[in-house]
Amino acid sequence: MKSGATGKTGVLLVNLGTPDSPSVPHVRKYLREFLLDKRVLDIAAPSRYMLVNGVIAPFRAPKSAKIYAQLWTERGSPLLFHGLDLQKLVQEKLGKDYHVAFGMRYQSPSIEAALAELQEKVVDRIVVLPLFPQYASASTGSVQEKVMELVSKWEVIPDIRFISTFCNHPGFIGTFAEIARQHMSKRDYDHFVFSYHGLPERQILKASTKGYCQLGVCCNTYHSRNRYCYRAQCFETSRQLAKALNIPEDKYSVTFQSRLGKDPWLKPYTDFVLKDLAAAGIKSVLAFSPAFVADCLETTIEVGKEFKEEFEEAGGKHWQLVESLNTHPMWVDTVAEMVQEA
Ligand SMILES: C=CC1=C(C)c2cc3[nH]c(cc4nc(cc5[nH]c(cc1n2)c(C)c5CCC(=O)O)C(CCC(=O)O)=C4C)c(C)c3C=C
Ligand SMILES: [Fe+2]
Ligand SMILES: [Fe+2]
Repeated sequence: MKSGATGKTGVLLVNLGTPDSPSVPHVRKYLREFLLDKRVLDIAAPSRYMLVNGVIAPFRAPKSAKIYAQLWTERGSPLLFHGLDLQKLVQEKLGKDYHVAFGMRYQSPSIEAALAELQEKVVDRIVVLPLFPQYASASTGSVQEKVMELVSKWEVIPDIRFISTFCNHPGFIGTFAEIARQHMSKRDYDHFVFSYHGLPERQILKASTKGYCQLGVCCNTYHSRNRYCYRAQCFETSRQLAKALNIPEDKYSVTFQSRLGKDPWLKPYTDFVLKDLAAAGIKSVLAFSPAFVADCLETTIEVGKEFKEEFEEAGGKHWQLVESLNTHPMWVDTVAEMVQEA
């Protein structure tokens, strides 16, 4: 940020959040906080409370806890330890003119604690980087709202710069491509799947600038009018990854996973597409999860394990997840660069 100020720059890296442990009470607490966010479950407040307290907390939490138990490591949840490792490495890269803090939108460490750490270090400007490559109100928007709510109570409000999207940042694309190349050098793949976290379709329409995005061809190119359209950003990331890896258009699919509830979510759904691919004789798939920059439940378990099992049951032979960016040196450099450029 070129503000002419001379003090330290605070950097706030934020990810979504994860339970404190895979126990049912901790998973329930996490899901309640997450899904009671009006940007995530964007339905009328009484219905949201009824759904979360009456259905999700009692029924989904025990099922999710079993899945979290498969994900858990000696260092805890990957989303958390990769975030803390990234914080340390970006701090080393940026040096003493910066103070890098890490927070989670839900559960711990909180954004509040991370901001208090920056306040304590007397930073005179803050760069906020929500670790979501594609802007969505439910992820980046929610982080931004929380930061603004907390900072609005400070006596001195520093310069704040939000990095809202980096869906086609060359370093982001380049690091994913680099990790994918290691798999591609070992074998040939018949097809490539870019599977993104889904969103209810109504959230795309609500975020549409003057009705521009209508879930159609509007998202097929990426420009100023659809800069914050999650669907257009997912297509843009996929196009850039395909370009970097020389994947022809007919050899890749863009799909959406993790739908919740009965409302229509972004299509096509990954679990449907992988069955269609197997039925069409596709034997080997390299699967990317480019809505995330750290491995988590959605990448390791859903894409890396569950989709693999489903693909193989449907007749496919080889399904390989491209691991996330985590603390890849190119990614650490990219984060530092994005902060310096902000
Ligand atoms: C890419 C960013 C994310 C968006 C956008 C997003 C929207 C969104 N998510 C749910 C419901 C669930 N998501 C869950 C896990 C989860 N979601 C994200 C990111 C985004 N979510 C991450 C990084 C994770 C994994 C966290 C981890 O601990 O590893 C879950 C919990 C898992 C489960 O029970 O299946 C739910 C539920 C909604 C409803 C939504 C937007 C409308
Ligand atoms: Fe999610
Ligand atoms: Fe769009």
